[in-house]
Amino acid sequence: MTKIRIAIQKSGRLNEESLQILKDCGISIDNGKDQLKASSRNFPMEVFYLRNGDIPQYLRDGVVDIAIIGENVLVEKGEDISIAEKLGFSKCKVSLAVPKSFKYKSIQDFEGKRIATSYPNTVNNYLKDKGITADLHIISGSVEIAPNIGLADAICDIVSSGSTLFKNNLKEVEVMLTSEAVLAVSPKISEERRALLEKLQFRIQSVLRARGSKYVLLNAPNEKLEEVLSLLPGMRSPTVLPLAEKGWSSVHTVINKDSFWEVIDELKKAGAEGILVCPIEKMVL
Ligand SMILES: Nc1ncnc2c1ncn2[C@@H]1O[C@H](COP(=O)(O)OP(=O)(O)OP(=O)(O)O)[C@@H](O)[C@H]1O
Ligand SMILES: O=P(O)(O)OC[C@H]1O[C@H](OP(=O)(O)OP(=O)(O)O)[C@H](O)[C@@H]1O
Ligand SMILES: [Mg+2]
Repeated sequence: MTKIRIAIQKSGRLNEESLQILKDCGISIDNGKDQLKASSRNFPMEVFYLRNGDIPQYLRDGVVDIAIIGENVLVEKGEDISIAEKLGFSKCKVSLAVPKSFKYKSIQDFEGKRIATSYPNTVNNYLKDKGITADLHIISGSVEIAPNIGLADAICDIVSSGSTLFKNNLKEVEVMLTSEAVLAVSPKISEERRALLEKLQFRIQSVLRARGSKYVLLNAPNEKLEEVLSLLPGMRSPTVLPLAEKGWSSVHTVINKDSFWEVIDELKKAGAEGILVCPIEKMVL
């Protein structure tokens, strides 16, 4: 039987959530410790545990068909690899930062400076585009320490909360790109495996949609129903059912996770009571 081959980060920030999203898609993976390759019991899939930084090359060569990888790594490696889905986790930026005491005015301030980074191509392309030449020091980790030990004048690295910059007395001055985990596809994927990819994508989309939504149930007196309903979106339109108690209705709907606190405040003001908010497991359109 043909199986789709997926690369996942062996260990690091992407590993856990990558496995979780497959699990939420109903794909069980037999996971032996220190195993570099595993199979799914209930989906035609083989999982390869690899270094994030090596994955673009495996995709290019067609050694794996798809991968869950940081978008920033695809940009850095400059491979012509398409993205099938953005996965909504491991969101970060790749930024240039300088010591807090540096009076930064513009990108011109990087001319002739020493920049420490693990993302040389991203920095080079960004600076080249602006006509700036800098001296890059390529290091593979703990980049933020470089200015403090006299190795560089500035750095380019991943920024998320900004706390690593803060702790190292640095400030972010240019955001070169924003990134998140993505499902990337090998240019060499076969037709047969593409069909499996489509099946997987359908499941991922249902999971991501569900993660972004809440199921809301509430009670409202009938005379307030119109106002309550005007506040609700719903997948098509809200469901309204009569309660056993005369003059009252139960309303069921789906609300976007990001706006639901505001909507709930409005609903309460409009006369809604007994509001229940529940997670949704899958959402198929
Ligand atoms: N602080 C962060 N917040 C959010 N996402 C991050 C953060 N740091 C890294 N990432 C994202 O997670 C990916 C993996 O980061 P991690 O530090 O685990 O591994 P890596 O050193 O890039 O890769 P590997 O060692 O596997 O080659 C990064 O490429 C980036 O997309
Ligand atoms: O803005 P923050 O929330 O502080 O996150 C940014 C830090 O996170 C990453 O490091 P990580 O912890 O992955 O360590 P690493 O350098 O060993 O990869 C990245 O390289 C930054 O140093
Ligand atoms: Mg890291």
